[in-house]
Amino acid sequence: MTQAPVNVTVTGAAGQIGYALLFRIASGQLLGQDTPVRLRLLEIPQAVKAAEGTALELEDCAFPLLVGTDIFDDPKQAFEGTNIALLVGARPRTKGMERGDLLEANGGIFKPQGEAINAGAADDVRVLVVGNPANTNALIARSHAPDVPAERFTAMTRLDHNRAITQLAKKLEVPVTDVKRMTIWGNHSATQYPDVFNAEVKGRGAAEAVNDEKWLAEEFIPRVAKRGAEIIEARGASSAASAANAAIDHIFDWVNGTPQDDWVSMGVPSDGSYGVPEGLISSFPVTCTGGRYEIVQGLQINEFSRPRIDASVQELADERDAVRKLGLV
Ligand SMILES: NC(=O)C1=CN([C@@H]2O[C@H](COP(=O)(O)OP(=O)(O)OC[C@H]3O[C@@H](n4cnc5c(N)ncnc54)[C@H](O)[C@@H]3O)[C@@H](O)[C@H]2O)C=CC1
Ligand SMILES: O=C([O-])CC(=O)C(=O)O
Repeated sequence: MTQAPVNVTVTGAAGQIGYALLFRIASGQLLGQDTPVRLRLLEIPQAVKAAEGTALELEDCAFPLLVGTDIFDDPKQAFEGTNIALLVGARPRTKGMERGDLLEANGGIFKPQGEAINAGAADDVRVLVVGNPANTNALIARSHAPDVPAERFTAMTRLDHNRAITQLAKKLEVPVTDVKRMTIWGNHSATQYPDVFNAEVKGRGAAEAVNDEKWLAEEFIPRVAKRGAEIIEARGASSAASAANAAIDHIFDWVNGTPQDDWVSMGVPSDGSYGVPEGLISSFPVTCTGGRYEIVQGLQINEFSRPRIDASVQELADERDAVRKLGLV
């Protein structure tokens, strides 16, 4: 161990993603094998006992990098001194709930969490929102943390990114490691746009390698965008281990950097790049160095891609307008 422990707060710690995530964080996969971690788990009061059970199991692993685990039901305490905040717990849509109801219910979670991050998190705090609707929940949290630099609030589209890499690799019958520069644009929802026109396979343009626009439009894009529903249908529960894996990938790359010849997808506050209105938390291709990310500039957006990106960005703007009306941003 070469450093002081990093405080990692995980909300929704007793949920299914939490269970798949915590052991990987504690084993060093989130930040690297040199970095000790202290876990701070946030749950609603009814689920604190279950989180305590998970903490007992964490103890039983005797992870060398895990300094300790604390459990809270109060966001103010849970985010005190936090360096990495993984906002996983959210209100799922239940029967009869309209989209507005869902946004309002999540506002009740992400507004106080944003305020708590603003009040008590460490100066270098980095936030990843996983709980859906992830982009707009991140927007809500960010708008209640005015003292934290806006770019520290991100939303997870890395699962979509990883799904797109695998579907493309399967189509071309190549290992996933041959696929580089995949991009997810827009919202983590069925409108997202996985872009292979800027992706490469063994140094060659991926769209050219596929050479099948019908497959892209009718199979690849819907398969990736609706993969969450496919998993729910097959498993009877939503993606958990793959979502936890993507959260690990997102933070690891943000902190440790992306490879020279590649980039990743992250939902980040737009700076106006590619015509995405400033401030919307939209997925972009990004490179990471020195603990910071930058949106990749100068990519060609062709006629196939433009309307698809615009549609997903429009959905983000509509969600922003809806939470604005509710007074949540
Ligand atoms: N961005 C992405 O790619 C993905 C996002 N998700 C989303 O992640 C979220 C979590 O998924 P699961 O773990 O499967 O759900 P889950 O229902 O198993 O667990 C959610 C946990 O959050 C807790 N929780 C609720 N309100 C809370 C609050 N105010 N503070 C702290 N904890 C709270 C619940 O008690 C529960 O233990 C869902 O919103 C899901 O839709 C899931 C897969 C991929
Ligand atoms: O719909 C969900 O809860 C799961 C989800 O986001 C995904 O698997 O992409």
